[in-house]
Amino acid sequence: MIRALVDRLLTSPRTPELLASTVAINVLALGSSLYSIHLLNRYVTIGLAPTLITLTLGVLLAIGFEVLLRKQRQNVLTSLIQEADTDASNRVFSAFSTTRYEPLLQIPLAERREALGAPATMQQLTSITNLAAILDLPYALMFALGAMLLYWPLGLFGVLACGLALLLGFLSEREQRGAAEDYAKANSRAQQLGQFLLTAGEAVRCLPLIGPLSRRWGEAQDGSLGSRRTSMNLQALLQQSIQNVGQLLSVVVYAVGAMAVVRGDFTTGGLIGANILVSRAFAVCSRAAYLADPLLRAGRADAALRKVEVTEAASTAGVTPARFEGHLSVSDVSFSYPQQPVPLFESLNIDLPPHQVLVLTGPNGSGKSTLIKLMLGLLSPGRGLIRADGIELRQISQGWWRSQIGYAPQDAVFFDGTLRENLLLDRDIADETVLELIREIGLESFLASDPAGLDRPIASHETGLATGLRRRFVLLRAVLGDARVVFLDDPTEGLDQAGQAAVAKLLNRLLTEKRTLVIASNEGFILRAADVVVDMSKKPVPSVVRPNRTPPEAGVTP
Ligand SMILES: Nc1ncnc2c1ncn2[C@@H]1O[C@H](COP(=O)(O)OP(=O)(O)OP(=O)(O)O)[C@@H](O)[C@H]1O
Repeated sequence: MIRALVDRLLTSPRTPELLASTVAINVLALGSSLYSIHLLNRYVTIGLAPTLITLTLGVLLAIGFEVLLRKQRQNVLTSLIQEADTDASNRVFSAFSTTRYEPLLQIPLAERREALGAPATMQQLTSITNLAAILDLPYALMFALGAMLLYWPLGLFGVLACGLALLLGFLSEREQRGAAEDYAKANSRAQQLGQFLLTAGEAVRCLPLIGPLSRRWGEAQDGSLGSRRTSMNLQALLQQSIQNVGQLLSVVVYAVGAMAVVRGDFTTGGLIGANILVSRAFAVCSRAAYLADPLLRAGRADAALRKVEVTEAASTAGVTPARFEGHLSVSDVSFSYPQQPVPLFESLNIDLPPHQVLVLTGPNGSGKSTLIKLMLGLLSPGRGLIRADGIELRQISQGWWRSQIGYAPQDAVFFDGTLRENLLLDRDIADETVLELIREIGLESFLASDPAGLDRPIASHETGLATGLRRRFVLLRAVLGDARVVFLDDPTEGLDQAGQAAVAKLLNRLLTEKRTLVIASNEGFILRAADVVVDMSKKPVPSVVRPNRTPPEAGVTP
């Protein structure tokens, strides 16, 4: 992100304008020191009034131009910052929506949160003041050189003080590293608990949760606030040290300069002018030294984001078959989650020809959802291959595969938007088709309960929408469109009789439409519709049977 901003700064068509205004601003800043030198050196020979009028007009003109140029530089920087902000936010969205899921899960949650917050972190670094401080930094040398030309020891003190300020900034950054790491971890825990308090309000109030929750909350807050405090103390120390160096610089400049004036080696005007120049140089350096903290945080966020992005290349490559019949096969597949001592299953072989129904059955935790995620390509098998129409899933383009599958996950998730947006996603489907399906699964009275109809808002954290309704809408979403393979994870979970009848209707529709179906369920009526049943309770090798399926024309009934 930082490199992208630097590249943008270097390659933007407005860069020459930016650099030219920076040069002019800093050259004009010399005006006040020239003013002091000339005023104090000339009024004796030329007279106070004419000197004062000429020089004051001159310096006011210089200040006026400087203000205009700063404003103009601010405009250029604002547009560059806006472009960099958009870049950063697009990168985050793309990293979290298109990277492969499994490697993403391997990245610790705290780091994923840092990557997600990268645009905000970057914004703290790329304020106009901070960028101006970076642009002005080389001119600190110009100010110090100016002072050197007046009386070299004073310029040298300026250079040394600048170096010291930058060194203090560098040392502070190194000290901050540990605190920043602790903060990221503790802050992630605090955010997670905050999320729980936000979304589990009912459980928090009705279960005896307050004790364990408040203990964890206290620990997380202590950790997060404590490491933030450490970091703020370090920043305060840096600020104090820089102030002290500044005071010392002023004393040394006046002491050495005054001695030179007394000896007749230097003028009073020159001394005041040199002091202004040295102070300017030091001010520029100290502003740059304060960038240590935002630079460190932006660097960490950038590194975390790049870690997430690394997996992206693999997901965008891959073949896009011209046709897809809907044939799935699982060959000698084994899988275990990291840190799991024994495989969840192994040596699994399934052949699912197009238009057939595979039902995964077994008790809770037996691996039904996991096998679905493997067949979706979200997880990769430890051993063996999963193929779609004979092509290994890992070789297929993720984008293409996404367009071929429908998926109703076990968690009925929605995003903040209208019901229509949540059902249609980015597919072009006519309202009539949606309404027909809504009627088919008995949701028309729910739809009619709000005059907004399909445009009724539905929130990601919606608790007002009954569980059974949420599930039915999620199933509807998976079925809409023309996905060749539809995956339904526990489609009847939380459904009443009417809901089960709705699922049966949807299944009948899918069978008639000749889609390939993969369903995780222990429901009898769904098992009766299966061409292939995989019993995940058999360990370590699940049993695969081809039962005598109820003929499709007989339909699926609960
Ligand atoms: N991301 C994960 N990391 C580690 N272990 C996991 C992960 N997801 C699931 N597991 C574990 O893998 C096992 C199988 O889980 P899975 O959700 O596939 O079972 P399931 O048969 O679908 O269960 P249910 O019927 O309750 O939905 C469980 O022991 C679960 O705790």
